[in-house]
Amino acid sequence: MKRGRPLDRTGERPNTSVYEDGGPLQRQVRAFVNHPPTPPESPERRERASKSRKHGSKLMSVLRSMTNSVSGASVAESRSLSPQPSTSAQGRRLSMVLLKGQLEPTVVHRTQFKSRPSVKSIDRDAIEIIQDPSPSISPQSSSNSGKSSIPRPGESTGKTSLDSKFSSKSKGVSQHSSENKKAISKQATGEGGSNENNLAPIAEVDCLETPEPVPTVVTIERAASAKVFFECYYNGLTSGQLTPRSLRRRQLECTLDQDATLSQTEMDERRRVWAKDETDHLRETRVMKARSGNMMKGKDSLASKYEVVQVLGKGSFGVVRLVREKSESLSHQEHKRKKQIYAMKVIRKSDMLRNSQEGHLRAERDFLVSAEGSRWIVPLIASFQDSNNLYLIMDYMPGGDFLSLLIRDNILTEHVTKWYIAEMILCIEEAHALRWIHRDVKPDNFLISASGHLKISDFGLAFDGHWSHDQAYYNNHRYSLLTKLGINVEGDSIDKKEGRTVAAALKMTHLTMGGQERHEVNTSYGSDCDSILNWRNRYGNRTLARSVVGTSQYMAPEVVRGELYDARCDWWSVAVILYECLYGHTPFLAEEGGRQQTKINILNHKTTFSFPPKPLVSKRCQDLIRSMIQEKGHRLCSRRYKTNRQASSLHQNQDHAGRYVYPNDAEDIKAHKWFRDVQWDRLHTMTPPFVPNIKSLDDTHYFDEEDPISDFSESTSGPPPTADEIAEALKPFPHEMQVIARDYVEHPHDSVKLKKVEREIDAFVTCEEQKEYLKGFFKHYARKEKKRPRDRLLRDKEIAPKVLELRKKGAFLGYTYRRYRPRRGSMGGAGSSRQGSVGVGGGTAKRAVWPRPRMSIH
Ligand SMILES: Nc1ncnc2c1ncn2[C@@H]1O[C@H](COP(=O)(O)OP(=O)(O)OP(=O)(O)O)[C@@H](O)[C@H]1O
Repeated sequence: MKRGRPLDRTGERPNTSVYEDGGPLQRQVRAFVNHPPTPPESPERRERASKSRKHGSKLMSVLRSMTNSVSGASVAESRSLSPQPSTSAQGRRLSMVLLKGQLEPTVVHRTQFKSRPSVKSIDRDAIEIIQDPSPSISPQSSSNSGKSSIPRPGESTGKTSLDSKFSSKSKGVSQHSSENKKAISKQATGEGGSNENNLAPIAEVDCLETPEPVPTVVTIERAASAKVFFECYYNGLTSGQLTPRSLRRRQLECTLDQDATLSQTEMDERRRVWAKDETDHLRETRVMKARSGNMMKGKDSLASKYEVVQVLGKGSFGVVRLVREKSESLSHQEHKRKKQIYAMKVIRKSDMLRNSQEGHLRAERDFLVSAEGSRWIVPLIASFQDSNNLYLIMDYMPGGDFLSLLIRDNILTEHVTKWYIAEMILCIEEAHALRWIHRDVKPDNFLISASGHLKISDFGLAFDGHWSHDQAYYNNHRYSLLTKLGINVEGDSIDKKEGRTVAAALKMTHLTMGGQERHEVNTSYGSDCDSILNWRNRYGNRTLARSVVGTSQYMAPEVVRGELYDARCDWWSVAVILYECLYGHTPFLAEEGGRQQTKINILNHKTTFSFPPKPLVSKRCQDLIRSMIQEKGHRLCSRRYKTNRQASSLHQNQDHAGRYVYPNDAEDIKAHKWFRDVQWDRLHTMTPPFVPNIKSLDDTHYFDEEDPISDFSESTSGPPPTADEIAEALKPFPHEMQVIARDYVEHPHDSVKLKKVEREIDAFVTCEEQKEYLKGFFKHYARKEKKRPRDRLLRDKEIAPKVLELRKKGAFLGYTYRRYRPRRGSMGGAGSSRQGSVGVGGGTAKRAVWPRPRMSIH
């Protein structure tokens, strides 16, 4: 840690500075150049400065890459989000001020920022631009530079860095250049009067007419990504929360305090080991983050450290694969570790971006990171990205998901149900304790660990109300820049038909999402970094849960209605699962009418809800279900939601933390008579009714499907079928049927068309076997219709590919995470997941140490 790079190699200082030349400002530049900031004198100051530079240098390198071509306007905006500039950043800052002034450029290339610019380091083309055609300049004087700075007559002039970017500007410049050339050539031929060796003063150039550089959509995208990155990064730094490292330190000290048997030497040894572990962790995290830079360029991917064993499941936007760490990528110590099998969730960035899911993705990753060490939440080992995908590496849950268990057993007895519902309650309570609502509680999202205990997973829809998890925040950054700079994006044919401008589209989005009010920073509030973040935290967190998300059968009525809702919606879903475990189906599922009818049934729950006469279920259990299948005001959970008048406090713009989700909010549910015999505090130490029978670390038999799940790379790639292939596949059918079938595959389909086609096939007068064959043919050969992207920029054919590429690079900065894993037992078991998940035999490894009273269930 103490190794510090020399000040001039921190990377914070630019190799190239772009200054504007113009009157008094020009003098400022000269003064700055001639008196570069002096380094701190005292060793402590130097060390501090070195640290802060190192810290800043990483950020600045990101900013530089993000804003390479940011125009004056957007540079000025992103500048407002930067930290207070250090002395060493003044040059850059000054250049931005000057750039903003729209003056003519003088380009000074400096390899060492600290050193004075020598004539040597001045770009020859730049010299050409700034030279005054004064007769006092002599070719001799310029040749002192050691580099031929002035082009000879007839020599062509290269582009300057600015001029290449803003070609409109270069016209004005080249006019001066040609005058310069003439003057120089005059001198060279001795026509120009005096030939003193002094440099002539640089003339001030009137450039008022120079047109402003026009930023492009690329500029907007880069600027927006940089702004998002800095706001999220600094918000994390300034949130005042304890760092995970400080938390671990506290935890260690607590453990040491509690263990009276330890001698001073043993305690010191534990601390030393802890420090070593922390250092290793920091180093490995740093290596991982450094690699992510390469991964974004497509050079390398951390995903290649893992080999795929099997596809475990498929979700809406990606696949979950069982993977094994490749042995060549393991260090000696890692080799000793037994756990080398993980579940890797792979999420395709392009799909997520087209569907405007940035907020949800960040939320999922942030939740899993904040749940580090939790007993009831699927542990995240690492997260990273490459140019195409995001990756979440999680502990593998070999028992499969709870839905598979339900499918296998159809219905569960009351006492087995009680066990699982009790564990689900603890899982959800844990998420609520972290101030998150899950919003997609359903049997598929509870996974069974090797020991048979449940853990909750899939936080893709989880919500904590933070501005960085609200899609409107991202949209606002981009669209408000477009609007301010007057850039129009046409969109697709539907957009063109509607004829709305970007500004109108932004207004529309804000009308529906309430985004502008929340995310457009009020400039009167101040524009320094701190104020912006304060503003965001004060107003941006008013993101209230109201979007209709989740799986319809398990949705609470307030969610279906699109009203403001809170964490109580998760308890409704638990009641639906409880019902499903006992009766074999969910209470509101509509046989006909699909999702829409299911939602209507939920809204009319007072009349549609009933208990089937069979199987017999105890009155207590039915009472619990009834008390939870209620409108949120009457739902059994925690009385605090009612006493604190939650709904009204939401309207008063209260901070998100603790306002709409209360920790321990299952207190009333846990106190219900049906759970009387449950030992809540000891549940995790007891034997579950079902312990998976795992034969090896990579045993996947609980995930085996009749039709193996295809990996998305397989399901989407591949050329469309040829006419011959189709003809071959349809050979067994009469001509008329072939015509109909061909017609089906010619047009892309969505789920509605798929259903329609299947219904039509069912109506054919032919045998069942042929009908099934035709359905299979259609599914196999027909192209899936691509959803219309939600973002206008991604709908515009011209710019969409470029925008998508930029977003894939910039939208998920900061995604990389690596879980702390002590290897020497320094934490006494703390700091890592508290409940073993993978291990051959699952519970067997733990059985010896667990007190295992069998839960008595009535
Ligand atoms: N850690 C894990 N261990 C074992 N299997 C897992 C794990 N995580 C996920 N799975 C399997 O992968 C399936 C899909 O995972 P997940 O629900 O996270 O994906 P998703 O894309 O978010 O799905 P959804 O469409 O439900 O939101 C799960 O139902 C489960 O069977």
